[in-house]
Amino acid sequence: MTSEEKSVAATKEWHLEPETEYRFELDPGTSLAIKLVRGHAEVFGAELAEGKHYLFGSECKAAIFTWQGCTIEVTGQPSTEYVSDETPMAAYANLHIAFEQMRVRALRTLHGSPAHDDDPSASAEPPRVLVLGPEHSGKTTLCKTLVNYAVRAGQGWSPLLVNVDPSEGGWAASGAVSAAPVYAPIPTSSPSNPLGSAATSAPTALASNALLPLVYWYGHAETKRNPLLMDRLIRNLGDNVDAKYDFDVEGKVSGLIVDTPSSLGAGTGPSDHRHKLIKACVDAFKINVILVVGHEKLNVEMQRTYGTELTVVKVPKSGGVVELDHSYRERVHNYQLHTYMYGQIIPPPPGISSATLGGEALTELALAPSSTVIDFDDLSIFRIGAETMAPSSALPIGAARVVSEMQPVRIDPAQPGSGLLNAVLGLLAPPNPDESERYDEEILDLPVTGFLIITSSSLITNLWQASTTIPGALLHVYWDIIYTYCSAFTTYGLATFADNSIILYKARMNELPYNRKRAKDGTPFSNQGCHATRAADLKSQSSRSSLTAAGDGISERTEKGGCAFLREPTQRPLLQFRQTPKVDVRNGAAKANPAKVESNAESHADGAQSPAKGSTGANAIVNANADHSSSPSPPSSSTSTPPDPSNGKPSDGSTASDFLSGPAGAASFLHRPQHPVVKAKDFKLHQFFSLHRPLLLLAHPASILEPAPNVSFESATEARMAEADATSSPWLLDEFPEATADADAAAARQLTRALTMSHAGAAMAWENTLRRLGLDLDKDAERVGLRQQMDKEWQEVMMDSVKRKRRKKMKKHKLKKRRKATRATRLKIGR
Ligand SMILES: Nc1ncnc2c1ncn2[C@@H]1O[C@H](COP(=O)(O)OP(=O)(O)OP(=O)(O)O)[C@@H](O)[C@H]1O
Repeated sequence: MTSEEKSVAATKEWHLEPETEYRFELDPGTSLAIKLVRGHAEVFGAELAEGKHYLFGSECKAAIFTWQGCTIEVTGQPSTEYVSDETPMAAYANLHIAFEQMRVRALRTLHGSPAHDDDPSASAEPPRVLVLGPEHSGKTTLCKTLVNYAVRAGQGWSPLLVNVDPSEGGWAASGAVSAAPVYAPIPTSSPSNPLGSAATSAPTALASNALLPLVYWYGHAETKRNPLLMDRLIRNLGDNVDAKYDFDVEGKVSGLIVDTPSSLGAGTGPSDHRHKLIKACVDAFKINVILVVGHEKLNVEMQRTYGTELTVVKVPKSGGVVELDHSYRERVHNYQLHTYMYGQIIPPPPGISSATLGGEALTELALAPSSTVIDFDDLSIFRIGAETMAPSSALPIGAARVVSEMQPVRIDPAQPGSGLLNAVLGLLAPPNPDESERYDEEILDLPVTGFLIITSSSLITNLWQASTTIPGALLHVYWDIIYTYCSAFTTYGLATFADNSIILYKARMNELPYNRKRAKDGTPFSNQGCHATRAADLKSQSSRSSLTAAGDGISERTEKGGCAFLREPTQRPLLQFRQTPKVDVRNGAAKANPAKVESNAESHADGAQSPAKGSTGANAIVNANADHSSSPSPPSSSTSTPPDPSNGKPSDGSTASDFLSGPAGAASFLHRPQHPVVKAKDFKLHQFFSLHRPLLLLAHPASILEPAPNVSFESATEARMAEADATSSPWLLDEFPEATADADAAAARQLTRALTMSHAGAAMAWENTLRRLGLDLDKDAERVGLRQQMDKEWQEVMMDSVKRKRRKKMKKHKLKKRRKATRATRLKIGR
């Protein structure tokens, strides 16, 4: 096989009979492109467009189903591929039709126009469906298919998809439970985002990638870790759904579908926590249909428990559902987190140049983290309950827990063993600004606005232990902000950070892949490396908007009520914690502006000579870099350039924490420079005003300045002569301009004219400005008076000038006359 042939992946055509499906599974690191050549086909309810290459990757396992038959072209090497004619799709379609009838009936009732053939005894409730089943039964696939069919129906439905399976994470990170209204079919391309993407994490070409979910942070992958908390979060979601429906009655008729974890579908005995959680779901979402996927016993159990009050339906399990092992699930969690932080790039198989990810252009899918700095003091980190908690039944008789499952326990990040390394933190919405409305466990009821991942191990262990002696120890974490609010969820909004604090609580996740992977060239695949690579990738792409909060991330959000999040959906800031006091707002600008950095570096040199001065604020980052770059053994240029938080990307892939990553960095950190002193030449404010605003009109300009020294012309000239003598420079005497009365008069005239023009020109410019602003100058009595006075002065000046000219002419005339008379006298005398 030639190299040319190798560079084109194998392509196969498959002819699918009606109601059959082509199933495939992918190995890690491989991708597959599928093109619909003829006919109609769909992936879990989302239709494929003819002639387009759809890309699948990240160990995706899926099926292309056709109702009427089709031909597909498959490029790439899946580990498993086959066609099956045994699918449960007919049953799924029947379910969809039943739900569609419920929606239509609910809509008719809402509009007060029931059809004449409607059964009056039939319920007019929209479908509110709970999907239960054991592990690997295809629950998520069924939910997705039903939602996709509903939005494909063309009736304008927007069913709510609720995900209470924390191991799946929905639209956020694993460990979250969430709900979002869906408006367009959810594509399938990888297990990283099985339910589509939140608007902040992906381009918004597809409505299913612009979802605005409401997210609560549970923090564990398994429901049995803290069932009480899970119960509470489910009820919180339910309350919000009710609130949404109160305001969106048309949306209510679309119904909702709840995807559940497998732990709710299989258990041991009635006292198990799963029953409580199923009850919590039924109550919270006012469920009227339970679908049990492929589990006879569970079906009977549900019939017995809920059969009298709601409909329980047994649904066949698809033979194509893949049994996923533990290591696969771990890898999927990592894919999800990585996709969440960096977006999704799936390289197409060789030979495929134009492919889409479920309909999105590939170039649009990269995200870039950037950095910001906040204080430790500005953060409150909480863990809910103790990290490891034995079941209550395992406690000695009469013993009670010291820490209850629902108790928020504050964590001191500076303590060794705080357990924050490789932890995913949920960044919560601000608490109630009204102090009197707050309660102890309020943070359990706050939704998530973003996520932080702490990834820097060496930094934490080295610097945290020494944090009592080293001021300003840095902790390096990844921070991510996403939209987590349903647009229609009016009960929550991004409110003001009341007291500059973010409330977080913590969950341990699997070790993240960042620390383990290595780049292709063998260098450690660190977080900074990811930055560099992605920043370079992004250079050619359309620029994304940036977060303005740099040094003042938290305070800006405080002032603007979280607008920073809303403005900058694709932001992936890299967060650095410090223990020093307040962040200097101007620091961000200093970092973004190389000139400023220079001046800071300069100032730092000054500061280094006077180490007694205090060092505060985020300037430490910039100065430390400047210091590092001027050290005797200069590091690579990347360490001397700070990240540019203003454009949402690091300037060259490095961040301020780079200098801390090695012993040399730690040393420069220990000798942190002093706060820079701003010099007079750094003040450029007056230039701004003089360039962009009309001149300031002052009656006595000199009065606001220092009084002029009372020096006469003679003494000034003497002083200059003396100075020239002292420096023995002959030029002063040689080129000293000859002072004549005429030259002085001409200079005075020019000066007067310039002053007049400036005065009048500025006044006119100012008046034009006021007019543009819509202020009627003629109505302002004071202004009219001033203007009249100005006109008078102007006339006087003009008059003055005319008088001077006339005087001059007269003088010339008299002089001429006198000369004439003198000449005539001389002639007479001569005769
Ligand atoms: N018909 C099919 N053909 C091929 N793969 C399928 C099919 N149906 C589902 N799968 C795949 O099988 C895997 C498991 O399916 P799914 O996630 O729907 O099951 P689940 O019951 O929700 O799993 P869990 O145990 O996590 O609750 C997924 O990767 C899905 O894409």
